[in-house]
Amino acid sequence: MNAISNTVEAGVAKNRYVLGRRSGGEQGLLNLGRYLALDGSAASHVGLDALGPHCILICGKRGYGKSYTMGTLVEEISLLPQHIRNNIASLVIDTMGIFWTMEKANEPQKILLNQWSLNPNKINIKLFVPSGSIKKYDEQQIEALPYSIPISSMDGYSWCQLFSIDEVSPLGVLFIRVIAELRSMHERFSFDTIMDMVMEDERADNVTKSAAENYIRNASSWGVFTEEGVHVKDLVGRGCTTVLDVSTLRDHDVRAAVVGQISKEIYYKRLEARRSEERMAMGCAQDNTGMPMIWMFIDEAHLFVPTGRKTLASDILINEWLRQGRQPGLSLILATQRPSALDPEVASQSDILICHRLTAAEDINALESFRPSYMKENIGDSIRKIGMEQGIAFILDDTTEAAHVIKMRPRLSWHGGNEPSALGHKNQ
Ligand SMILES: Nc1ncnc2c1ncn2[C@@H]1O[C@H](COP(=O)(O)OP(=O)(O)OP(=O)(O)O)[C@@H](O)[C@H]1O
Repeated sequence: MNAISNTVEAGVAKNRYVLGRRSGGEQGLLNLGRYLALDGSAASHVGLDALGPHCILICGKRGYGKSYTMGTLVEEISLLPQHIRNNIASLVIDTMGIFWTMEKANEPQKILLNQWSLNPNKINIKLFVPSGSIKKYDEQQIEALPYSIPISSMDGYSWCQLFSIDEVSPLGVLFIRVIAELRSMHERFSFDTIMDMVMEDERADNVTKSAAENYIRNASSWGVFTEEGVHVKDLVGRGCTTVLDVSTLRDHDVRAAVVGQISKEIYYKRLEARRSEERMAMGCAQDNTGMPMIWMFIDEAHLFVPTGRKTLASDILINEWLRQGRQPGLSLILATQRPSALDPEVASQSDILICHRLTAAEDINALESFRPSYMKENIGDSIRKIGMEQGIAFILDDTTEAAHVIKMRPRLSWHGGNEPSALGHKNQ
């Protein structure tokens, strides 16, 4: 860990340690929490670099702080000074429907926050939900914007994968042919148009056409694919925190399709923006309104990038975001309670591992196989040492090639992932 700066708090100068950055500067740091001293007390402050892109894997068993920590990182990005924040956008893929609560201050933990010299604070977010679910949110008086993906953005092969249809079956062949034809003729089209084309098709038999009709009806019922869709530029914006609540999509493959499409669009838009930034750095006049650097947060990551199976999100997340995201400036923060169920590439490509309590041997072994050579102790022993306290994390930082135990700071905004209590909400 690099001691690169001194902060003065209550008249006492304390070192601030910085993760994810080799040298220099106090700008653009996320306040993670405090280093845990040997006697269990909180010692020096710990910051995380937010000027450059990072791949962060957060893991831990149920109830020890994964989504809480993820929320802390989201808060910290939104609190960066304006001139830095303007170059960044955060996007939270909310699989459990728990991040909309960030719009409320964390009053329940006010005393704890005060012990950290912090105060409850709400975070401004833009909440998107699948357009088919917007009514439910309206009824619960939760302000949300409708989100959908243009039907035309997925090719026939992706639709086959989403429907779990063999590409060379009569149904698969029909879908691929019809979608390819429509995509070559129109930029946007509806499910009705696909249906019309299917019915007019002269090569498919009636049974295949009827089966296609059922699949199309089903896809339309998900309420997340529409003719026009929402442009990715309207989803994420400079300096904005966007929460996309996909918890109402019951099918995990549909969630993966949504994440896959968004990730693709962001990746290619970001490559474009990066070219403009390079030209600007060379002194050429360029438009600086392109896609900002993105921090994308995904909880339950093993559902999107599982081991031994492909989803519609796995290729783009692994090949582009994790392996090549550094150059375009894309950060990916993945959380899971089951590291053993995650594609091994995630742990090997992550430059920061934040690990809360873990006890399952297979999960510990999965992380152990990525233990870097600079770490002398094995990961299992290090995790055991952090004990049972919520919010304590063992952190491995590849940039500074060091391992640490850190007490994560309490949340400023309301954490929506608390367990319910049978005593009722007032007693939580
Ligand atoms: N840094 C922290 N400071 C104080 N309390 C914390 C901290 N981290 C976690 N907690 C407490 O632990 C509880 C559980 O954390 P969290 O909801 O993040 O669990 P989780 O690991 O995401 O579990 P799940 O897998 O069930 O979603 C929180 O509700 C909060 O009360």
